[in-house]
Amino acid sequence: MEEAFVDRLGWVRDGAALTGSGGWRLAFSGRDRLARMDAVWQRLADRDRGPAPLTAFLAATFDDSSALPSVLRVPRSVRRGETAWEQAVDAGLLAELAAADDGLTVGLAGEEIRGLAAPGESAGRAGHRRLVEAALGAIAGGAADKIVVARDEYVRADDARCARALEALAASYPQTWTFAVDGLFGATPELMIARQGDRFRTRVLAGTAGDAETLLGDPRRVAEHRLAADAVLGELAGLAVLDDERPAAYPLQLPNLWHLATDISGRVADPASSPLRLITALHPTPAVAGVPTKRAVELINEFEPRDRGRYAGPVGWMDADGNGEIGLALRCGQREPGGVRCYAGGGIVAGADPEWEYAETEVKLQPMRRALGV
Ligand SMILES: C=C(O[C@@H]1C=C(C(=O)O)C=C[C@H]1O)C(=O)O
Repeated sequence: MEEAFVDRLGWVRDGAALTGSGGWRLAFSGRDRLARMDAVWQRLADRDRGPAPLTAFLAATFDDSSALPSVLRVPRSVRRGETAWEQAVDAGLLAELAAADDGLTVGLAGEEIRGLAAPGESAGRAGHRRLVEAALGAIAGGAADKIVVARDEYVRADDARCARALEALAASYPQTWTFAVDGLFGATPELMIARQGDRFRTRVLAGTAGDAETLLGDPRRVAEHRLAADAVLGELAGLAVLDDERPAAYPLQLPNLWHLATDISGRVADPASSPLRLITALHPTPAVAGVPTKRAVELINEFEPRDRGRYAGPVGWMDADGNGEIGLALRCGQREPGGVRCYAGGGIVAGADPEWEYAETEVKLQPMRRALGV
């Protein structure tokens, strides 16, 4: 039988692909989902006796409060370029882990997945304006300095169209990371963590414009970016030794827009930790939540009419040797019954223009719309 699109596992960068099929699906919901997923992953990775380090894919929700689960998928078959291998996890260990965690459900790939549609209304043009105005009001009232607000758009599509869209994204955006995990797919320019042994790098994006001059010449965008980059540098302080304590921001060009970017690299303090350890510390970043982060998340949950699900959450792969690449799920959509729910947002700071912010979400939705043929 043809594999359902929700079961597809893929991570593609510059034509180099890691794919997986079959295997196990571990679905986490509730509090501390990332830390609990990390703890479970450490147990699975410890037991690994396979021909290659046990490799898994993950897609986690933006927030603990999401109605959607955060998913760790351990495929039975894995392929990296020309190398392919089979892997297995101990059924007894899985049963033990599931029994110890009420918020963990263990299943097999190919089983019917229920509850993928997140409840809530979509914010169209008028709705997005209201969202931006609500964020501006909260900022004016001193509740936060920056709040990232997002909207969604449902596009009708079947599995075959989603599969074609995934190929189109990988071909059209080679400088991004194209992913598919548990029906979440897209091409993100933002990398939360790439780890190889004890070395890691991360790319912070915040600040968007149609050209580099506008981006670099606008103190508001530059300040918004600084807030995001500084927060990541602060979180990394106790967890890593950085190559450069104050890396400079630069304008990064994508086919449809420009972002301000800061690349950070270094060595992790604890090489035995998994890539998820850093993600648990870093997520959510001000680039997708706001500043101060905790308050911004509360305001997002209050203002946005729809659950973000895995949009703006960590997505990627990792292996038992501590290697991995985990991006932020942006420029993406979630497979739902009959279609795909696409998402886009932007950071709001004092002085933001609601019409401009709406236009920014239109540009950010473009890659998914084009790939899906609308
Ligand atoms: C929130 C999104 O993008 C994020 C917000 C940005 C901004 O506000 O300028 C830029 C890049 C991303 O960190 C999105 O693509 O939906």
